[in-house]
Amino acid sequence: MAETLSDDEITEGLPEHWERDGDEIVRTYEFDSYLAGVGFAAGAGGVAQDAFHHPELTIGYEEVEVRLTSHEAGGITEQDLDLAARFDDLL
Ligand SMILES: C[C@H](O)[C@H](O)[C@H]1CNC2=NC(N)=NC(=O)C2=N1
Repeated sequence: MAETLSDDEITEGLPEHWERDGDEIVRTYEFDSYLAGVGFAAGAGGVAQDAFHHPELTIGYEEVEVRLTSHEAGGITEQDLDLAARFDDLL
């Protein structure tokens, strides 16, 4: 099981546009249309399933909020930082 990261490791490892919120990292992606957000969420879901590490996705109007934490480890791990970067690559 992945180990939780220290505060400094999280700060240093957070991809641009991502923020820490307690035991989660979060980014809200903005889109030109609702369906563009839905399509992004579907792609993110596929990346997550491939990694078998699953975010909380909240689809809003022209935006998608993505929250990541490692439930089994009880905090933020390298898996969360890695998946965040992979979601950004979908843009
Ligand atoms: C049994 C456990 O749910 C699985 O090993 C995976 C599934 N997806 C997961 N996703 C996230 N975010 N954290 C986990 O600890 C996790 N565990």
